[in-house]
Amino acid sequence: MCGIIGLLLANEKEHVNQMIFDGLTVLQHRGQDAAGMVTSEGGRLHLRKDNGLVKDVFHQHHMVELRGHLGIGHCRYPTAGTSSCAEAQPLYTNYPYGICVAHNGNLTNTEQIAKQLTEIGRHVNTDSDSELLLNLFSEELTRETLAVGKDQLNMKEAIFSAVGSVMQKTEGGYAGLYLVNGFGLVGFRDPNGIRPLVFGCRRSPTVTDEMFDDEGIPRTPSHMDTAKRSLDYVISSESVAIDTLGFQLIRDVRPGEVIFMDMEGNCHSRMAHSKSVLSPCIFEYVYFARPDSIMDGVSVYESRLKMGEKLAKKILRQYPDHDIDVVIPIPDTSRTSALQAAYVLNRPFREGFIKNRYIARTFIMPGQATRRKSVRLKLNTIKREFQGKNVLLVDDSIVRGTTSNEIVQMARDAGANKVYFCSAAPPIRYPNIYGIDIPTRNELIAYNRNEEEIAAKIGCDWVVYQDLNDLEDCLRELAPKERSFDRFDSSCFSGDYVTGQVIGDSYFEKLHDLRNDKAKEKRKVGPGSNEEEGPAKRPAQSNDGCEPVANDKRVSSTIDGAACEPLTNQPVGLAR
Ligand SMILES: O=P(O)(O)OC[C@H]1O[C@H](OP(=O)(O)OP(=O)(O)O)[C@H](O)[C@@H]1O
Ligand SMILES: NC(=O)CC[C@H](N)C(=O)O
Ligand SMILES: [Mg+2]
Repeated sequence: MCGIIGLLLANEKEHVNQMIFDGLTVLQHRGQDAAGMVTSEGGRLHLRKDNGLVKDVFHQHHMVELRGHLGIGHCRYPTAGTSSCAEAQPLYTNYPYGICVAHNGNLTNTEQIAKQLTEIGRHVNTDSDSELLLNLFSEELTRETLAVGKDQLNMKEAIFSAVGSVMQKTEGGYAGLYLVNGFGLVGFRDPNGIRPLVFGCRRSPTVTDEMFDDEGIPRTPSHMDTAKRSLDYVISSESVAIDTLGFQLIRDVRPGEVIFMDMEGNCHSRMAHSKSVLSPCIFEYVYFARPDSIMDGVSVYESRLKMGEKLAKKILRQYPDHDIDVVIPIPDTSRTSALQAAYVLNRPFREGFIKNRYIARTFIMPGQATRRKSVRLKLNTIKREFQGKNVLLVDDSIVRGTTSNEIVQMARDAGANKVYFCSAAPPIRYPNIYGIDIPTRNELIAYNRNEEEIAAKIGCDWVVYQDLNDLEDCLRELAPKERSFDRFDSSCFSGDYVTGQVIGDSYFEKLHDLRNDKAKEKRKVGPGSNEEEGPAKRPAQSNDGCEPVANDKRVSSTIDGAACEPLTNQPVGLAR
């Protein structure tokens, strides 16, 4: 799912590094495999990226190198290519100007784009779809800027036009950031708004009330100058990062919209796609996003309360004479819905499972063995809450069944009498192709099984799933009046893919072959990869196999400073 963040500060002497680090830490739940940051300091780019958690990737000596008042950051949950450090983001290309990308989502027509790029002489070095998004933009921006003389160059128009062309050529789900060196920060969201993106601002700390007279006029020409560039900007996957950094949320980037924040401190926006239909990924609300985020005007927390309420009502309809004694959430994400379900069922809510706060999210870990082991390490029971009771376990979703399998057994081991299991989301029966790593139906516990069979498989007494209509209603009921939801990307529940193009069987077959768990394990992974090992196992200091990719065809260039330490000032694009 990946977390992205970009910052542009008004004061050139301030640095974005700490804020990007803090923002990525707040977005860590979206991607645990790799992290990276690039900053621009007076035209010089500084890059640091590696496999691992944010806290492990950036050491103090990297941070001091990551200078500059413009930068973007990324934490990665791979859904294309490999988990190699070479595919960690931001990715960089030197022409034109020096462009970097941070991307959340997944492109579905990668073969076609890669072919087109190769035909025009661009070298594509990996299977990362984000590398294509970078090269497409740099190609389009080159075309736009070469079309007019230097004197006539209007960078704002060139950027809007280039991103518009990128949108015409790409299919899939994407929210992205481009850093255009020397020009500013660009944010964009696909025409269906599948992946989230919000932006905000704050008054720069360099602008103080004392600079203005009683009528609000700057007192001196120098105050006037400072006041003109008075706003700091942020763009992020989730509003929680904007809150935490002390910025004000302005709004969501609209589907098909481009936001450009220039170096003079102006913020421009343009709809770059004529056929945009807001269709956000419903799984963001179910699982991915933090509950304290607001996405497309809806509080994720409130949506999860509603999910709990509707789920409890379904249980009451289906089992009016139920004998549930206690409602127990499976930490972390299901807590909000479980709380409300317990309230509607009029049964006590109890913390029967205690989560080890040092173990990260298991669903987004690579490899089934790691995921299974992590569930046991992550959760332990409070036996008293289970002994002799009929327990209703609530989870936000059941995907592969890794968690539910372990948890039901743990509940029984703890002495539960009957174990019921419910999911705040409907059964997941289809692959996701827009940025969630559910590449094949065969790994899904609900594939080819009805509810009785699923209950038998996970070993519980009965299982209840939310209905898809109810799930979608949760969000429709909470949508602000001025912005109702046109539709949702609910494809992993329904098999309907909102991008409209024909996703044929051959696409899914390829996806299965490339990304199923066994294939990933078998694939020969380089020393910079997390694929077999799980997050953060490899020491973050190691840089083996950590070569930057996506360098441009024209010039071999350098990114100064913090690129994959300790070899700073190395030519990029060279394996070490
Ligand atoms: O059926 P599965 O394949 O196990 O996937 C579903 C589980 O994975 C997620 O938890 P995760 O541990 O990733 O994160 P959380 O702590 O935020 O709940 C989700 O909340 C479910 O509990
Ligand atoms: N989940 C995501 O957003 C992944 C971004 C991109 N497809 C990658 O694999 O790096
Ligand atoms: Mg969970």
